[in-house]
Amino acid sequence: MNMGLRLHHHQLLRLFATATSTSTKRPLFPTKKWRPTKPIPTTAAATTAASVAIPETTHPLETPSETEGAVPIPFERLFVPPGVEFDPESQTKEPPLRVLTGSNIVLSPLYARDAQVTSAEFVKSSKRKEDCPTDGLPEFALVGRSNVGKSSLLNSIVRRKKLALTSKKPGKTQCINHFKINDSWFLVDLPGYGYAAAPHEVRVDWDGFTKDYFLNRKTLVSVFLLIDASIPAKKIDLDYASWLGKNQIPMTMVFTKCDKRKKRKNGGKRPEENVEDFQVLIREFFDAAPPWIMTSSITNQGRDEMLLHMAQLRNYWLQH
Ligand SMILES: Nc1nc2c(ncn2[C@@H]2O[C@H](COP(=O)(O)OP(=O)(O)OP(=O)(O)O)[C@@H](O)[C@H]2O)c(=O)[nH]1
Ligand SMILES: [Mg+2]
Repeated sequence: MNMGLRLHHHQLLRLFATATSTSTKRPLFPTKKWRPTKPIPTTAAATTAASVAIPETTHPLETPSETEGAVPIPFERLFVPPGVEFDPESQTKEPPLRVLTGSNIVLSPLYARDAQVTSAEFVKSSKRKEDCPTDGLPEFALVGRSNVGKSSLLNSIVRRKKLALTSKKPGKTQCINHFKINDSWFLVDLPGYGYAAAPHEVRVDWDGFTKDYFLNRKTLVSVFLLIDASIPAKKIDLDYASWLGKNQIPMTMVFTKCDKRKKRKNGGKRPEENVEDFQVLIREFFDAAPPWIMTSSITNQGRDEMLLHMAQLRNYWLQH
């Protein structure tokens, strides 16, 4: 569908408004393409060690060094959170909207409250979807290849070194692990896919389970598909992105290991280039650009941005 190119801004906005005013829980993200053309700048989330502050909406903030030289993202590739009205026309006078640093995610103060973590506890390991907690709290699931850094990212987000167990050897996480945050929402650590050493039956089983979980878990707000940004795209990650896109399962692409910047060691490309390549490769699977974000569990890059992103999705989800 290429109609966006031929539409005027007010028509595009109407399209977008239709796509976001859905009363069902799914899809949470807009599914229509819209294509205005003016770029807006990416800016930093203003954060401190103790809290996650919502960046000011009237002054552009400094861009931190890790994204220096980053090019502005065109409108059509931005992720505008559900429930947010976004008028490209107003962008010409001043930049009232902010894009979270190292991502394509538009930040709206409307839903981005309660982003800081005040408590985090392990709740339960489950082997099947039926065994998962049933208290109806919103959840985000971390999925990705074995060793991509799911458990490490979870620890980074909650500022605890060993809440989720990590390992240099792939295949560390074997169950669905629910972690309750602030007594009000869950982060879910899943076993990795694509672990070649796992026995065939285990891999087939895993596939069946996760697909059932993704398709039928009512409280799942978004899948976080973790992708290693230090290496070129892998087919299995593209297959996952494609499957999630086809099934309209809300997905955020979380690029990990963005601290690894040695070109020669990492297939000749910087994390930013691998991120851009991945976007190009998955474009055909989605009507609208899915959200993406760059992270590192070593430098904690992207931690506060992840928390703001989750807050605005969660608060919207809770109200609809
Ligand atoms: N440089 C760097 N290394 C990382 C990062 N995140 C994770 N790692 C390393 O990658 C390895 C795997 O991390 P885990 O968090 O256990 O990965 P996982 O995706 O949970 O793996 P499974 O549970 O086996 O599926 C560990 O050696 C981590 O230290 C990161 O952001 N940067
Ligand atoms: Mg793990």
